[in-house]
Amino acid sequence: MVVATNLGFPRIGAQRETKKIVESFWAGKVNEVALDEAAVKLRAENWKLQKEQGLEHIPSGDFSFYDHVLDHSVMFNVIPQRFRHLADGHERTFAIGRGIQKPATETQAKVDIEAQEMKKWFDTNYHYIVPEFETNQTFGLGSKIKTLEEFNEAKALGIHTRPVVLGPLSFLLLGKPAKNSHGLDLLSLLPKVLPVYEELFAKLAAAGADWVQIDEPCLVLDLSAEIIDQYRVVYNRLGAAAPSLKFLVATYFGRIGNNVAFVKDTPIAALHIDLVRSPEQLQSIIDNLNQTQILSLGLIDGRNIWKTNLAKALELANAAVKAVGSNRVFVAPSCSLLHAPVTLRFEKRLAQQKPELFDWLAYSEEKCKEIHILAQALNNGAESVAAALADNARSIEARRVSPHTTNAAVRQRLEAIVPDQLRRRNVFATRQKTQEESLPLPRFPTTTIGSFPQTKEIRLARSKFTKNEIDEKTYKEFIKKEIEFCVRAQEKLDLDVLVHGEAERNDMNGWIASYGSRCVRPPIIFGDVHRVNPMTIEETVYAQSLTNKPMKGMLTGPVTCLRWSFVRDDIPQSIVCTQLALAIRDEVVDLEKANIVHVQVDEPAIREGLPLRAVDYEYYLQWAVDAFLLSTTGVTDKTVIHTHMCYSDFQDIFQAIIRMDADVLTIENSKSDMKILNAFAKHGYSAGIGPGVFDIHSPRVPSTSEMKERADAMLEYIPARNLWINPDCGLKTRGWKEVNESLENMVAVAKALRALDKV
Ligand code: MET
Ligand SMILES: [Zn+2]
Repeated sequence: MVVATNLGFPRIGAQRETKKIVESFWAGKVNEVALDEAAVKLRAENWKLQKEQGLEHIPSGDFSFYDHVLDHSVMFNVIPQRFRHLADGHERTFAIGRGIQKPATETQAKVDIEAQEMKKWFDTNYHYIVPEFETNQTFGLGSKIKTLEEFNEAKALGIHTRPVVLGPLSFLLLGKPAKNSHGLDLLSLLPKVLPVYEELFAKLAAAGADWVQIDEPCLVLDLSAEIIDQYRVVYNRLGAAAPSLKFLVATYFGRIGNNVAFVKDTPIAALHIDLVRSPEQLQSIIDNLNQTQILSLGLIDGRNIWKTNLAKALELANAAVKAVGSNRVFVAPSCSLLHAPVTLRFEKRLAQQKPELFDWLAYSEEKCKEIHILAQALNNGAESVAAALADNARSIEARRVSPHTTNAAVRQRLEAIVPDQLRRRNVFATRQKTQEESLPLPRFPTTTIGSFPQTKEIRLARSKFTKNEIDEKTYKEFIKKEIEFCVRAQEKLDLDVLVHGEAERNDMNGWIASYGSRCVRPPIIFGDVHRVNPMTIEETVYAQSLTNKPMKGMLTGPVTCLRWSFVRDDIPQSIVCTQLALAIRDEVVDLEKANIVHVQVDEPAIREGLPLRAVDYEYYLQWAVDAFLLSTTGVTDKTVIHTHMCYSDFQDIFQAIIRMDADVLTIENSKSDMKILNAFAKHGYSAGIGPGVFDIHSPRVPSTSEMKERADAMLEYIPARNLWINPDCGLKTRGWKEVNESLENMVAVAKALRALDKV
């Protein structure tokens, strides 16, 4: 019989319960007991819900207050040295994720520890906490074995679950050597970490687990033969140590390719593959399994919100069943549903206002149901779920033929794009001279990345406006006041290039996890994109009217709009991206016309969109950079185009960044070492650059001397004329107090540099 399974359920809660309780805990309003109670309740609801939708293998251990990789590190006692003196518990885990700063008290010295690094989880917009390993790293299970506890918790509710753990190779490969352990070969830690996995598996088996899901997403990356060999050795060893357990090794986000070769020679009982990203891999995977191994088919898109075309999914699943038999097939989402919103049940407004779109959607709860329907169809014949299949076919067809997804004018404009629309009029060196003459700035100009604190008041006003509790005029007046407040604050801080603060910026639709307790609501792109009205001109012009300092217009770039939306899956992403680029181009040109001299087009997501396999880079970078150029090159030499990127390994995309031809690039840098700047210099990056001098994910206030040290180090690689001073990223998630203090210290750095520069 085909088994209906899931790889992971969103942990934020349908009403963002997790975020709310975690933030109350941080604010000191609730204690650890309340925090744990809330989690117990939510986990129970999630398990029940999955069971009710008809799933048989339900994951446990997929919950997290902050990040599952961080939890895994903590469970294996991988605690960076600087946190080891803190007492074991939630507070320490949060401290590792977000840094910790406490003033001295009479009895205690002050605490000031930097957070561990955060990185994008493969090519998603989820961020994980990068494990730090030391040369003499030890591993061990602590007093709290999260995976085991959650398995037992479900068991007590009468729900038999499949515990999920991050696999040993991915755990190590996703980590990095700690500062004191440069050059550490991460895989050399395998002999030390494996006994702990064995211990964990023995405990799970003793508690009654039969299946264990071991996530090895690194298997979809380019891996050396040596690493693949390690996979073989490791899984043979783990299998031998836990003979009563059945391992489901889960891969997702791409194709396994040749990396699959080792699987058949191991006791791995089931292999999960992503058939949404790579449906073409099915046959080669079948050919590479041994006679008993089960194939878990990732047929339901775990990263998007569209209903699955069940007829098409059934075709693939039937092919698998035909090839290996129904006893060797599972049906599953492509990856954990962590990346999809929770349920459509509460999308009342969307259902009312956009019933057509609503009919095309499936969030996590609905996706679980789809998995069940597929399993039923495979086990009992399509007739057994005829009504559900017919209903699905009707939605799919309605979407396919909807007149609201195509716009002829947009399509024509796309056809008519010419190469001149992809380049500035002159090269950077020429533009830089023009820009310095027409609008001189002090040396080491200071700026911010765009957003300022999104206060309670701002969120309240926005929510009232969306609920029609206040009218547009009142809302706009409110935003204007916020802009004014923000401009005054920046003037007081004596920043050089100001921003309006992005108070009006909002997110839409279903919530998903971004990092820590932070959730985002990506917009849904369901049809051809065009600019209906100017988007930011009014706010930007108003902000400029308040000050004599230059105001920087602020836009999200085409690739980032694409990456941070739930995108239609019926036309290629490159086309959606070009449509977005044209709309942004119009806005950039209009900002210039309105005398806005600095325009920032953010592309924080360009790197995260990089395909996971090197052979696919070139094609992606071609259309992605072209889209950025299309959006930014409609202006004259005088206009300073900024772009911003964060959370990235830029190593792989230097050439692309150079080709983007921005006048100023601000990048996240404060937590990376200066190697990255060295590389920028080496690759011949010659335009303006502002490597962030402080981390904005942490509430701690950096000192001037700490930031000055960073800036000094930067000047080893970057000519003084090109260096900008700014934070790592926007300040939206921070409070005003820390922002004012941090920026004051930051501006002092620029002033100190200027003073030295004169002598
Ligand atoms: C994640 S990058 C965000 C850039 C945006 N302009 C901001 O300041 O928030
Ligand atoms: Zn950023």
